[in-house]
Amino acid sequence: MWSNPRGDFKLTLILFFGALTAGGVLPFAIYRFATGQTFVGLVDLAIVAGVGLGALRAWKTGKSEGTALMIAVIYSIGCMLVSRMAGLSGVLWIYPVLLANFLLVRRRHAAVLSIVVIAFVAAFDVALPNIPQKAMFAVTAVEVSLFAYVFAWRAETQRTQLEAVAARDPLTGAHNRRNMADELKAAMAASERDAAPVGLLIFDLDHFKSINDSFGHEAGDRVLVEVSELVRRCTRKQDRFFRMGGEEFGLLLPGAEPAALRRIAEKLRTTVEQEVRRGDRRVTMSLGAASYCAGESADSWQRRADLAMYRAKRDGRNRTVFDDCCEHTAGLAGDATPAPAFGTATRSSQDG
Ligand SMILES: Nc1nc2c(ncn2[C@@H]2O[C@H](COP(=O)(O)OP(=O)(O)OP(=O)(O)O)[C@@H](O)[C@H]2O)c(=O)[nH]1
Repeated sequence: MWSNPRGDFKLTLILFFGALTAGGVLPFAIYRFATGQTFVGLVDLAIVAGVGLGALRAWKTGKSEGTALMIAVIYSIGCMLVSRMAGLSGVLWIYPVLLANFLLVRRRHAAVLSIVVIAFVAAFDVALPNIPQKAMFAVTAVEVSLFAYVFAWRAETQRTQLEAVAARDPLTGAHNRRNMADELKAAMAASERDAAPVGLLIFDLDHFKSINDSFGHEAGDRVLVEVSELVRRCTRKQDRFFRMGGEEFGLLLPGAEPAALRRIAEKLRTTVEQEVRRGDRRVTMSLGAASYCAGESADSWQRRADLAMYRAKRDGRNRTVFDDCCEHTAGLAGDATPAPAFGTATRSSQDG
């Protein structure tokens, strides 16, 4: 019930409210016409038509946020008019509308709509002729709005927390692989827009299996955590750190031109080598570095960094290999052609 083929929960809600409004308000419109309350009947019909057309628009265009706001405004205006014209039976519609608004739109928009609706009905409604009745209505309607506000706030907080948990690796706190493709694409778009460089490092701890085998899995976990803390210490806020799986990590560095990328890679390599130990063994890692070349695909960029890292492993580990094969890869955007073979265009460095 709570999903649709596009996976847009707001769209599902809009369709649900479209059906609910047709089923719940249309019979009242017919009743109003049958009992001679033509104007109220027309308002009811306008609400059904407005919400129905909104649902259709959201379905066709996918613009669910704007449509949800439009529907909340239609509901709010509609219930103010109906309460004004239909007396107490109209006032009863205010309560479901207050709740619906908090489901449909952002909390602050729904709160503003609640204030307008409650103030309008309490101030002008003929169905509430004396002050105690107006006060009773205002207090109960404000309470309903407050409860709805708290529920909406809790749902939003939980969603944000879930999204944060889903995007992170629980052991190291690094972003997880799922997040990486989106981040690479955003970084590529920003790089092309601002004509600014962006670099990618992929690195893998050396002989990590033997750390696990010699010191145990928990010690291995602590090494992963220590390395992650060092990486965070050595990088800037805008850099993005990913755990790609096992003992393999990625680091996206916006603004880092090739020389800086080299420097950062070497700084990370030497810092880990100097500061992370198990027993009398130094922990080392092999790094592949690649600057983004305008026009290439995310796959091609990542593959260059990956292959550079494997080259670093093959060449003896504890080193950085920098891939600067831009001229070969720029023409391969989006295709699956293998990355160029490493030759003179690929350099390796090892300080330690
Ligand atoms: N402690 C710990 N070990 C892990 C984790 N994820 C993967 N591993 C281990 O990491 C080891 C990786 O071994 P290999 O792929 O052979 O790599 P390596 O020993 O680092 O060798 P090279 O990469 O070739 O230098 C395996 O033993 C995995 O079980 C984890 O989250 N915690």
